[in-house]
Amino acid sequence: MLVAIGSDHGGFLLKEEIKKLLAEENIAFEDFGTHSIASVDYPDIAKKVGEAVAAGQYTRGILICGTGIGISIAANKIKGIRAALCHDVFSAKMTREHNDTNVLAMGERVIGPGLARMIVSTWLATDFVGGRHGDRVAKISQLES
Ligand SMILES: O=C(CO)[C@H](O)[C@H](O)[C@H](O)COP(=O)(O)O
Repeated sequence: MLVAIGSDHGGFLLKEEIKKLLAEENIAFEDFGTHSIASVDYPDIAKKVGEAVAAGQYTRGILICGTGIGISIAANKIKGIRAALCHDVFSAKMTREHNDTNVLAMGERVIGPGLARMIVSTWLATDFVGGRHGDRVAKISQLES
C-alpha cells in the first residue's frame, strides 16, 4: 500500500493529522502538498494526486480541502479516478466495497480529526467485493471513453 496525500490550505491541518495516522499504521505515503496554510487552488492538488494514482504509481489517494467538495469534483475529472467524499464511516466502508474508490476526499471544515482518522482507517482497510458491483464500476469506466 502506497498512499498519495494532498490538500489545499483549507485542508492542510487535517492532512498533517492524517499523515500522523498513516505513520502510526506503518502505511507508506507521499505528501503532494500543500505545505502551509497559504492559499492555493484545490484543482492543482487534485491534479497532482489524481494523476499519480491513475498512473498506478500509488495504490490510493487522499485529498482534503475545506469541504472536500471541490477537490473531489476535480479529482473525478481525471480518467481512472473514482473519488468519494466521505464524512461518515459507513460511507467510507461502502464506497470501497461497492465503488472500488481509489481516492478518498474529506473536508477539514466539516469533520474533526477523530472521525477523519476512523474514516481513513476504514477506507484503507476495506476491500472491493466485486461481482455485480464490478459490472457497475465497469459501466462507470465506460462513461470515460
Ligand atoms: O471545497 C472547496 C472548494 O469548493 C474547499 O472548501 C476549499 O478549501 C475552499 O473553497 C477554500 O476557500 P478559501 O475561502 O479560499 O479558504
